Amino acid sequence: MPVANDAPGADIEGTDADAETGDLPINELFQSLQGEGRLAGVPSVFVRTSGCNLRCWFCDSYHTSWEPTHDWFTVDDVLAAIEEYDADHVVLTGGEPLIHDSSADLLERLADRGYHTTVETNGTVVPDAPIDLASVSPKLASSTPTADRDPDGDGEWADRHEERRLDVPTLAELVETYDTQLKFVVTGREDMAEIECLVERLRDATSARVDDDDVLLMPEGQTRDQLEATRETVADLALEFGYRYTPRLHVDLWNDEPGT
Ligand SMILES: C[S@@+](CC[C@H](N)C(=O)[O-])C[C@H]1O[C@@H](n2cnc3c(N)ncnc32)[C@H](O)[C@@H]1O
Ligand SMILES: Nc1nc2[nH]cc(C(=O)O)c2c(=O)[nH]1
Ligand code: SF4
Ligand SMILES: [Mg+2]
Repeated sequence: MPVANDAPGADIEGTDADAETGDLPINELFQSLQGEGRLAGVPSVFVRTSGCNLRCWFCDSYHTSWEPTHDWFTVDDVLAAIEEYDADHVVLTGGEPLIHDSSADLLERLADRGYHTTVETNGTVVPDAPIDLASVSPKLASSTPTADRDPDGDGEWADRHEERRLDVPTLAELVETYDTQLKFVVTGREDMAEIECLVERLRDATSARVDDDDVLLMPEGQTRDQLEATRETVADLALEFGYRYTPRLHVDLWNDEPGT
């Protein structure tokens, strides 16, 4: 169910209106196979909120970040839509789902109903909510929308993105609070030094374990053709560095179709 209503005037990061009303800006809600990470292949209902505090140049969910579109749903509406499907797993994603206060309410109520919840997050916000798997994707320097790779302008978001994208104490708190996978979008070998350095800084910042197989390398690519160009390099890097590789099964299966 892709939702394509423009909501002109809604706060672009989605933090104001929903805090007042308790509603969630929903971009799409659909069933698919989890395409990424430890639970790849598991049938899941995806709830995609709109609005993000970052602007990765490669964002595969353009209409939740660069040009957000959504309908406003109450948490009751979201739960009713999820219950239409026969699924045990719910994936809350975005955009950045954790910038919305109502995401915590939704996660509480999904836990009460016995769903397994995964939250796909950029790791800049710690929620006060139950999560079964925190699927944290910290953003590397190679994600910054510099003027030469800005999909929507001339690098106006680059500084803000750069300031916000990594926060080690926040990542440490996520790792301490939740079962966590760290899923890095890898554009090439140039990203590896930053990943190694960040994993070390995180290990220094927390007594919680961060094992090498909690670190997943995911090839950058929104389409099959783009993945074709990155996936083998990234698989080789996973082997070389001793980290895990994750495919993007949904892209392999359905390319960049919405609602998959
Ligand atoms: C659209 S994001 C939404 C959740 C959250 N904002 C985040 O970035 O983790 C969902 C997942 O897609 C990944 N992603 C986005 N664009 C991608 C691309 N072009 N290639 C590979 N992964 C991408 C993100 O890193 C994240 O793991
Ligand atoms: N099938 C499928 N799996 C996914 N895993 C994480 C996704 C996301 O956009 O967060 C995603 C998605 O969009 N589709
Ligand atoms: S943090 Fe996630 S939703 Fe936001 S721009 Fe980056 S990939 Fe897109
Ligand atoms: Mg996706």
